[in-house]
Amino acid sequence: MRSAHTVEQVRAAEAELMARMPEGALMQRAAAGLAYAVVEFLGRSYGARVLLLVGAGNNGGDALYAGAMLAGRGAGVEAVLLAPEHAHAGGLAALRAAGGRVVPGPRSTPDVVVDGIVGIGGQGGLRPEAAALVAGLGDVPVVAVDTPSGVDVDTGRIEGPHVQAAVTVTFGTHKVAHLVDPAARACGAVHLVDLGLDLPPAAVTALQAGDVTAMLPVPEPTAHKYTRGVVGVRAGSQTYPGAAVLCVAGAATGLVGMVRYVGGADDLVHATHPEVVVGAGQVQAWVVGSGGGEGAAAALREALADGVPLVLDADALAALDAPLPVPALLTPHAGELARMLDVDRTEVEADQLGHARKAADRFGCVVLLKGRHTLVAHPDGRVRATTVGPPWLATAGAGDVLAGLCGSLLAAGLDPFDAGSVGSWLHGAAAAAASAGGPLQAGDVAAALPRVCRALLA
Ligand SMILES: NC(=O)C1=CN([C@@H]2O[C@H](COP(=O)(O)OP(=O)(O)OC[C@H]3O[C@@H](n4cnc5c(N)ncnc54)[C@H](OP(=O)(O)O)[C@@H]3O)[C@@H](O)[C@H]2O)[C@@H](O)CC1
Ligand SMILES: [K+]
Repeated sequence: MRSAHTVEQVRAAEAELMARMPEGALMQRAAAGLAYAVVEFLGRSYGARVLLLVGAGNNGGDALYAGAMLAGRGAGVEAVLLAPEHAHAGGLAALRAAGGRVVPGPRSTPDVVVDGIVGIGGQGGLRPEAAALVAGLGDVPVVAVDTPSGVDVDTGRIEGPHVQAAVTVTFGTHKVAHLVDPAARACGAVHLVDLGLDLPPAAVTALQAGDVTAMLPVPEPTAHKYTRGVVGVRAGSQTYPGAAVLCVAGAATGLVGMVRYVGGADDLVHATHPEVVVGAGQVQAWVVGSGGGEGAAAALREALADGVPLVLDADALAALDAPLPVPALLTPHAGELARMLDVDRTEVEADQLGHARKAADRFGCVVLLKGRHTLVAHPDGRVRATTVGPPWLATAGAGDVLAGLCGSLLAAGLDPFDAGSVGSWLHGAAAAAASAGGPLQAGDVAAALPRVCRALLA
């Protein structure tokens, strides 16, 4: 599990550890990890031209000490101080002693920029002087210290100019901004340097392959199809029959014993998935709404009558009348969530964590907000982010496959929070496998799911 803590949690854990360590030891650890990551990024240190952007706090201190270490390994290191009178004194002395120099501004194009403008002490977007400096550096790759400067660390929001990093080197634990978009997009690849912090439960987590493997429903030796669970799909319509096929494809990957289908695309579903039973009957979970058109409200009523857990997708979200009497997973994209909360889509995209949490609280259901980093928010405040999945996954029908897959996990006995986060992870991993760096279609994602599960269980 990858854990992302809040600034307050990090500061408390750091204070507790610092009280037991020699002064400055944590910063030395952080700086050593940072210097190592810069060398790894460049593939060398000797002769490399490194420019440090140094702010007023300890984030700048990390950059200065790392710069000293790089200068000691033969790099040419220059530092621009954004607040010369407040730059970290120890770090500055170390840089100078190692042969690094303070310069008024960039004099030539460096090989890499180290962004030590601001870390967990930041407020709002970059200030004008810092913003102009960063803009002036154009396409030079940036290694960000702890967080890309200018992003909101606890919410993942971006409210002004900010650094776009190729790599972010963070310390002690991940922060929310490393997992939640749009800030996560500004981080590039994230490296964690362990500081040995003793941390409480995290605000946001991200499942890793081992977590997903442990939660995969695996049949008992004595299992038969009904003990493994039956998932029902009420999706598709005359207008969108393909959604039924894709939703069924996501459900029929072998993670449950049986799939039922009820809707307006019987013949097509039967022709493409002969193993699926067409017609109502007993199920352990229903998936409702993908491509459901105007029939989605009726489909939701009928599914609710069975009293089993539900996945609500697409048109069923518009028909949702909260609170629901059964456990449920809602799977909106940003536009659908915006309609559910009566806000603009751009507001949801700018504050994905805030809106996912708000919806989970308001509707009393687990809410899966689809995006580059999908978020799964529980009404109790827990959030899981999915960080796997290529951009090629942004394709028509992929959401139908996801809804079906999550429904099959619900029917197999996972609760909505686990079903949403495991389903989203498997969906992203299957897309990565199907894509292999190239384009894909939604059906390819469903087809790759058994392969991904097999690799996890091997
Ligand atoms: N604690 C530890 O043990 C360890 C901490 N570590 C490191 O310390 C970092 C936290 O350091 P920190 O607390 O000094 O805050 P920091 O992020 O440097 O920023 C504060 C300064 O930034 C300024 N500023 C604010 N907003 C701004 C903006 N938008 N644009 C521009 N400037 C802005 C603000 O200036 P002021 O408002 O005072 O003018 C303030 O003075 C942490 O991220 C990690 O890197 C590691 O070494 C591991 C051990
Ligand atoms: K930074």
